Amino acid sequence: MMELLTAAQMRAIEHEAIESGEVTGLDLMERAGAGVVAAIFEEWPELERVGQEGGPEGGAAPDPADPPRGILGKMKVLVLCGPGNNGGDGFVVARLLQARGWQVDVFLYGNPIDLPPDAAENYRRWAAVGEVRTWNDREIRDLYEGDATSRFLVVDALFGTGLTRPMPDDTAEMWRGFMPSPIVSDGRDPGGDRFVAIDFPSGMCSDSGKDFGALPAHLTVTFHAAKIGHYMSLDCGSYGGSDNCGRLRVVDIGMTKTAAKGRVTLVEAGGVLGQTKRGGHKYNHGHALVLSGGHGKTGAARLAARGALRIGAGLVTLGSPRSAMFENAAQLTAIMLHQIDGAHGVSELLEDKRLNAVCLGPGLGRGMDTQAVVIAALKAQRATVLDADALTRFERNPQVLFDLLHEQCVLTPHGGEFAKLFPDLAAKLAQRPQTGPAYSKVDATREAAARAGCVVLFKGADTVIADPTGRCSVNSAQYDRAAPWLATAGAGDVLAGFITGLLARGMSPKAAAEAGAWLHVECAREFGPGLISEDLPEQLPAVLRRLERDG
Ligand SMILES: NC(=O)C1=CN([C@@H]2O[C@H](COP(=O)(O)OP(=O)(O)OC[C@H]3O[C@@H](n4cnc5c(N)ncnc54)[C@H](OP(=O)(O)O)[C@@H]3O)[C@@H](O)[C@H]2O)[C@@H](O)CC1
Ligand SMILES: [K+]
Repeated sequence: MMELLTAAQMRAIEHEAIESGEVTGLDLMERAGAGVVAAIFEEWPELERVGQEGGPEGGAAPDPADPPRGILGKMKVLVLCGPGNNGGDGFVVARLLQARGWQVDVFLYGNPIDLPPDAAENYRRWAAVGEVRTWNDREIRDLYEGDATSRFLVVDALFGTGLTRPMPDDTAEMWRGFMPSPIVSDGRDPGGDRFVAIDFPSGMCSDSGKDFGALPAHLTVTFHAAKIGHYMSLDCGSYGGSDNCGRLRVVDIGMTKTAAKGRVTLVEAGGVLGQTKRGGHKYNHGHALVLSGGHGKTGAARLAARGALRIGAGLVTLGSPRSAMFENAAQLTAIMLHQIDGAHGVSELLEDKRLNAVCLGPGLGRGMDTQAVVIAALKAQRATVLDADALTRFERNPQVLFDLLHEQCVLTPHGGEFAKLFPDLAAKLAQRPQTGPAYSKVDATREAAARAGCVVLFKGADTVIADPTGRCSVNSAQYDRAAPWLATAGAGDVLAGFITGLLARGMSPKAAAEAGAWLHVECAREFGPGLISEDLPEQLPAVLRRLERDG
């Protein structure tokens, strides 16, 4: 299970590892720097030839008469070291690359005598073999922009987990020079300069992913475990996001400890295994009820119902108002149809205890009835997924909803719906931060779950799932799991159906939310570009088969 850490947790783990004698701080820094160098060559194997005999000349002075050779031209390294241990990692990288024959320029932001001990030692080790240039952002810009014949490998070792405030003014000139460099969405830029961020792109908050003036990187190399900020995306009015990191690599630096408390985990395949049916009657796999909207507004509920059935609920019933019975009947086969009119009808039907999971919201409408229907369903104390209209209908009086929610419920808001139920938390999340660590989507979702008294799944490319006790996970559709095709009408309805189906099958609300969200992304990736919501449930058989095979 992969953990996502805060800066404080990372520091505590490091402290414990050093105190226990497992490792020294200097060892960690050396491994971190070596890990960055190894990651650079794994990412861009063609760079291995730089500085080596017969390869492009890392150390040669640029000759304007001599055009760039091949794809690399002449390659130079620019290492930007900051005043803390992130800068210390930068000195290690500079030393290791120079030892491979690269031409390396190092600038230090700050005073060498103020460096923390391990960074100071690595400053000395570098200073014994190379020059440390005094910080001057204009000079860095000139050095970078003034050399048209070389390609640069820029190593950003200015600030990592210790960033506490917006980027200083005297980095701005340099930033402006770098910014036009193409940062392509998958992080690869084989033809041009490469930007590598040590631990974090400087200016990015490690706890929230928010932007204090970050310089985007093609490759970000972090240590021991990813941090929460690496997985927070640009959604929900927050600033910054994982897009700044390019590709993310996590390097093992030999520490064995994990966060003691307040852990956030990344949802992974391991937590989803065992979802396929293992014998039993259809009644052993639960019976989900999905409520449909009225005439002309029935598609969303059918998408959810289809999702619930495909994910393995034994039976699925669509509860439809009279006005939509024909419309629904014309498009359903395996899914059963039952006429339900209003809150009274919901209460009556839920007297049947075999209906063990309910989904309300997709297409339910914002009419007078919706609140009463939701209240009736919640009073029946079933595992319940509330989405879309079932959430936004309580915009004016969320406390009415919170008072009725129970621990078997899952709320699945996207950013807009979240803001309607939790306006104060959404406002806090949207603020441009002035100090770090900044308030994150993880913080907001945890607070929301505590307030609601149930699981909250806050959607996005960085879906955050929290329960009222603070247990929290992130389902990421970023980096290698990017699924931009999921931004399509009705995808959220299918997700609500997936979670409802898993609840019907007896999973706990948090586990159902995590597995549903993970499978949802996998289905999108299985189908690929051109995806529409109807396709999502149809990918489940292939995804589940793959899980069985690889699990
Ligand atoms: N933990 C581990 O296990 C390992 C950690 N390792 C590495 O250490 C890094 C963390 O090191 P770190 O704690 O020294 O913090 P770092 O990011 O270097 O910055 C702190 C300095 O920056 C300053 N400063 C902050 N913001 C500023 C601003 N906007 N503008 C100007 N100044 C600002 C701040 O000043 P202060 O806030 O104290 O006034 C302080 O001087 C981590 O990211 C990783 O790379 C690895 O070696 C492997 C093991
Ligand atoms: K950095």
